[in-house]
Amino acid sequence: MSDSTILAARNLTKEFRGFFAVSDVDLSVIRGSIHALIGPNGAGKTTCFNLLTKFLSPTRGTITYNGKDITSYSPADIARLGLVRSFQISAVFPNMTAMENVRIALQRARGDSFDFWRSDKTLRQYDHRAEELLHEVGLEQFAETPAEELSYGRKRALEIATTLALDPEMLLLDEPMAGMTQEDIERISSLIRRVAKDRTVLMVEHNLSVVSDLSDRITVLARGQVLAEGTYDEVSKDERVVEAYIGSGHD
Ligand SMILES: Nc1ncnc2c1ncn2[C@@H]1O[C@H](COP(=O)(O)OP(=O)(O)OP(=O)(O)O)[C@@H](O)[C@H]1O
Repeated sequence: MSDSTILAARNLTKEFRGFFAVSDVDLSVIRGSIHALIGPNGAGKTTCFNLLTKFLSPTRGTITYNGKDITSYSPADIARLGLVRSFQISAVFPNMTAMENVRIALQRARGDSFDFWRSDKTLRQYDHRAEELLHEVGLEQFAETPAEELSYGRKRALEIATTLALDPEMLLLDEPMAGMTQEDIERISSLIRRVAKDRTVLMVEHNLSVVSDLSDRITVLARGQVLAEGTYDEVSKDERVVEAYIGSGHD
């Protein structure tokens, strides 16, 4: 493994009662890149993502992060190493403002989550960083807006801000464009590009135009195996990839 590899999987396999959802997958993510995991429905993307984020344990195979074997680590262990999965929108507190949500995420990241009800002063110390994070995701004008009043795209931006509060070196995004309008897609795309400037991003994404627009490298899965890997141009010209998508009836 070269120094430029930040996350690597070797022979990653997940068997569910005799069915191999992911089978001998090798994957290398280059530091500083945006890497997409794509493939037709049922290809094993979510399973692979859950293995890499440690939400599932592999049947066999290894995962290394910055050269360290993290195969047996928990999601919390890898988050401490800087490998952070972006949580779903439900992780955002709807009644709290955007600012309060980011402050609480910062507070949790520092590990002092239990007195946050009581101490206003404790929360205030995170204000400056919270403002920076809201600015980074383009939500500075919405600081005082309750999360539930934000558009779907802006909720996703807020959710990314709460993930950035953990100061990730590498961000794992699960279908960041799911359920988005075209306007939201453009906003979240430029947000991902911005946050990826000094971080590595791995994402599972169905929207191929987003994948082609954002990704430096793409791994195509089909039937639990790696079918192709390369730039969008390379993989989209690969006949096996075209066939796998057509065969699956993917639109
Ligand atoms: N917990 C499980 N138990 C049994 N089979 C599973 C389980 N999780 C996933 N599978 C099977 O593994 C295969 C791959 O599923 P997975 O969700 O990883 O694919 P995917 O590429 O993310 O698909 P989609 O694009 O439809 O979300 C599917 O056939 C699925 O039914």
